[in-house]
Amino acid sequence: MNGNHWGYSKENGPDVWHKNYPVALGSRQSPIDIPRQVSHDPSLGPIVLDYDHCTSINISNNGHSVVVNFDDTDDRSVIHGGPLENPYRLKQFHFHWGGKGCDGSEHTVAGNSYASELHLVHWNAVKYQSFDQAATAPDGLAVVGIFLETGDDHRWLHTITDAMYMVKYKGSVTDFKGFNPKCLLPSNLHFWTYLGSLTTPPLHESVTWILLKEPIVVSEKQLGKFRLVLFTGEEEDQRLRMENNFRTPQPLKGRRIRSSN
Ligand SMILES: CCCCCCc1ccc(S(N)(=O)=O)cc1
Ligand SMILES: [Zn+2]
Repeated sequence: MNGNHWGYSKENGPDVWHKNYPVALGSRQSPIDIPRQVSHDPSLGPIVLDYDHCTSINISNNGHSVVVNFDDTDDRSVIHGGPLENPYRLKQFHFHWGGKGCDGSEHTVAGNSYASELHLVHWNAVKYQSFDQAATAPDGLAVVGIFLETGDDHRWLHTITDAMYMVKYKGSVTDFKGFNPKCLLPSNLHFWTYLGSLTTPPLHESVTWILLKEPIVVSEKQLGKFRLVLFTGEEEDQRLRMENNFRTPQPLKGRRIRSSN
């Protein structure tokens, strides 16, 4: 793997990330498989997502995923409650997905994968001065994971899939203001939570994971638009379709997973 050009292919993918990122073999890596039986913790309050004054800025292709970035200079979009001791500020959300007809979620539930997984990435702005600083702290980040399963069209996802052709190439960015990710939440916010890591390099062990139990439903057609996006830049001769950009479940290593109601 030359430089730190990590990716999802055989020569630069998850199986060799440990060469440049040894924490890949650490004790709190993500994603994980959620077993059928998880201990229920009645002391876990509900997770609260206060996204009302939404502050999306743009949508971009970073060569690994499609990312919607938010203005995180104040507490307009935060999550609190659940396992969290502070409010965490929304920084970005992005997706992981499979190839045609094969699943692409990162976390699995009793060994089962979903078609895709949405990650809403937040950072602890009470304790840390910046996202980058929080990203290296054990209580620095909180990521809400939402599973996507295929079925009917999702009435709001089209605003994102329609913007995908604008970010076809790695390094492309386009305006994407006024999008409130609250429209991507399932009706029920019951969750599993555990201490883990970023699922891509640098794989920092800084994430409190909050995985919603109820998937949202999107259509095959909408998912197909994800696959119009490329891993590669406009100037590259090799055009690599962005798909299967997921890491597989990692060893639990004795960690406890808790379930809300
Ligand atoms: C010091 C810079 C760190 C950038 C970390 C960027 C990043 C955010 C979220 C995720 S994910 N898939 O665990 O939600 C992976 C990577
Ligand atoms: Zn992710």
